[in-house]
Formats: sequence, C-alpha cells, structure tokens
Amino acid sequence: MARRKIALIGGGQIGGVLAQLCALRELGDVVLFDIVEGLPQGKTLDIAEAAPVDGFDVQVKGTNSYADIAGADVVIVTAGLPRKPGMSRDDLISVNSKIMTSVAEGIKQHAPNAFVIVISNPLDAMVTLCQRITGFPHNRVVGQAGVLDSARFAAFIAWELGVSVKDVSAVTLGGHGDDMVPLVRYTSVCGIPVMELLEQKYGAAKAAEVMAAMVKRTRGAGGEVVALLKTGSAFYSPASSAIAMAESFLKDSKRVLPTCAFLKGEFGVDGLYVGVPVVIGAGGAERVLQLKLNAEEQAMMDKSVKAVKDLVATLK
Ligand SMILES: NC(=O)c1ccc[n+]([C@@H]2O[C@H](COP(=O)([O-])OP(=O)(O)OC[C@H]3O[C@@H](n4cnc5c(N)ncnc54)[C@H](O)[C@@H]3O)[C@@H](O)[C@H]2O)c1
Ligand SMILES: O=C(O)C[C@H](O)C(=O)O
Repeated sequence: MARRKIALIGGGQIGGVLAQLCALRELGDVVLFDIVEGLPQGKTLDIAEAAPVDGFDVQVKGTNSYADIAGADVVIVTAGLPRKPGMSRDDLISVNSKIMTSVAEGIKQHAPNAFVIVISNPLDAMVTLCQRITGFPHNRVVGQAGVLDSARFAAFIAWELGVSVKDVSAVTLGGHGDDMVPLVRYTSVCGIPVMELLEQKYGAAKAAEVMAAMVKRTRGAGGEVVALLKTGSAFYSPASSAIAMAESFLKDSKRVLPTCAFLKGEFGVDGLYVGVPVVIGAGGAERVLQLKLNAEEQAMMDKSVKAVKDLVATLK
C-alpha cells in the first residue's frame, strides 16, 4: 500500500509540532503549508534532519503551494491567529474567517477526498465554515477541541488524586468555549466514579468544592496558558489531541473521541457542529455516541450549544 499523506495547513506553533509528531509516529508523508515563505520549508528541513537520530522514515516537505497537498488522506488546519491575553476565542472570528475561507477553498480544490480536522479558533464556527466552503460531507469535516478539553480535565483529576493520568477517563461536551461541559458524572478512575474517590478523600462538601474548582479550571484552561505565554496559545497538547484523531482515522481504530461533529438530532441538537463523543474510523466521524444527561447537565449543554449557535449565526 502507498504511504499515507498528511497535509498540515498552517506552519506556526501547532503546525510544527503536528509535523514532528506525524514523523515520529511514521503516520505517513507530511506536507506543511503556510503562506509565509520559508517558514514551512525551514521547519520541515529541521524536522527531516532529525530522522537519522529519531529513526523515522517518512518525507516531510514544506510548501507555499496548495498543489503539494494533492492526494492527502488527512488535512489538519491550524491556519489562523491565536488569541492574546484578555481576548476570547470568539474575538478571532472576523480575522480567522477570512483565513479559513481561503484555506477551505485550497482544500476543496486540491484534496477533495481528505478527512479534515480543524483546530483554528473559534473552533466550532471555523469547522462550520470549513465544511460550508468545501462542501465535503459532514463526516469528513470535524474539529479538535474535546480531546484536549477532556485531557485537561483528566490531568487535573489525576494530579488531585495522585493517580496515573492513564487511569482517568474523562469526557467533555459542548462548544470549545467558557461554557463547555465537563461531565463529572461520567468521569471515572479505573471505572470508579470520580466523586466517590473525592468524597473518600475529603467528605461530600469539600469534594464538591474541589470538583467545582477543577471544572472551572478546565473551562478556563486555554486562557490559563495564554495568560502565561502572553504571545500565543497552547500548542503541544492541541497537536497531540489532533494526532489522536488523525491516527484513529488512518488506522481505522474506531476510537471514541470527544469531537466537534455535525449533529442531526443527537443530544436534541439539529444542524449544528458541537462537541460530542464520536467513533472515528476510516469513514471519518462514523457515529455519534449518545448518553443520558440529567436536568443540570442538559441545562449546561443547552447553554453551551446556544453560545455556539449565536456565534455561528454571525458567520457571513
Ligand atoms: N482547537 C483547539 O483546541 C486549539 C488549541 C490551540 C490553538 N488553537 C487555535 O489554532 C490556531 C493556530 O494556533 P498556533 O498557535 O499554531 O498559531 P500560530 O500563529 O503559531 O500559527 C498560525 C499560522 O497560520 C498561518 N497562516 C495565516 N494565514 C494563513 C493562510 N491564509 N493560509 C495558511 N496559513 C496561514 C500563519 O502564517 C502562522 O504560521 C489559532 O487560531 C488558535 O487559536 C486551537
Ligand atoms: O485558548 C486558546 O485560545 C487556545 C485553545 O483553544 C486552547 O484551548 O488552548
């Protein structure tokens, strides 16, 4: 079988880490595209020169021409500005919509059969725009946010309980904004509901307080990194998260990953991209997995969905 091809649109902070991770894992040949001349060429040359040390055997090419993404199996889009301290992700909609419009046209023309994973912010709106412009089926255009949001929630829980991050299973729903919904009731450590463990440690009242603080930190985790970096946003963990999605597609692993996917009635949402658990395999976003929400969780989901809907309504 011919080697798989991964096109990365945007050669900035996340794009560079994505290229390196694709190479280290030998997911396929990599093309890194950016409009800045020399940037993708320089980054990919640097990565390729590590091949003899790391022992990976794939091609890593930088380009300013969309023609080079032809035949890509997967396209991951990070083109767009990151926010600065004091900004919300939604503040990026105007500038990043213009960038996404040209990117989606490039993908449509040169990689019409690709599975597209959007990372650019504001995430839910940028995925929507990318799908509208490419016209690709909804199962072939998704967004990365939930893998990262859930990973952050899982990390905070593991640190709090003093257990391995590998044994925490956490899930978030909703849009990639301050109203996202970390689902405490469905979060567990080796199958044990997380609140049981927190209550054993602290008693019921303090456990609820500790969990509320972790939920709040998860919702603000992107902003926490932005405030520290001052000149950009998180890039290692978003890249790892998108690679998990790309790998599940390329290997047809059918991993269940929180994904920004197009809903057609699931969770009571119709005709909107929003974060939910999705089976990702060779068919792209193959299936949305549903779960029962209680009244409080549904109210949080409704609030998050409304925020996404209101923002998407402003897209030209
Ligand atoms: N979904 C998530 O979980 C998540 C996480 C972190 C960051 N982000 C978002 O991802 C985006 C990228 O973040 P970053 O840290 O890599 O930013 P960055 O500024 O380091 O890189 C962005 C790159 O996009 C390029 N670019 C601009 N216009 C372009 C165009 N028309 N075509 C192709 N490339 C173009 C720039 O030259 C730059 O190299 C931002 O919008 C950020 O908010 C999303
Ligand atoms: O917070 C940001 O602006 C970047 C990204 O969406 C994140 O969650 O890290």
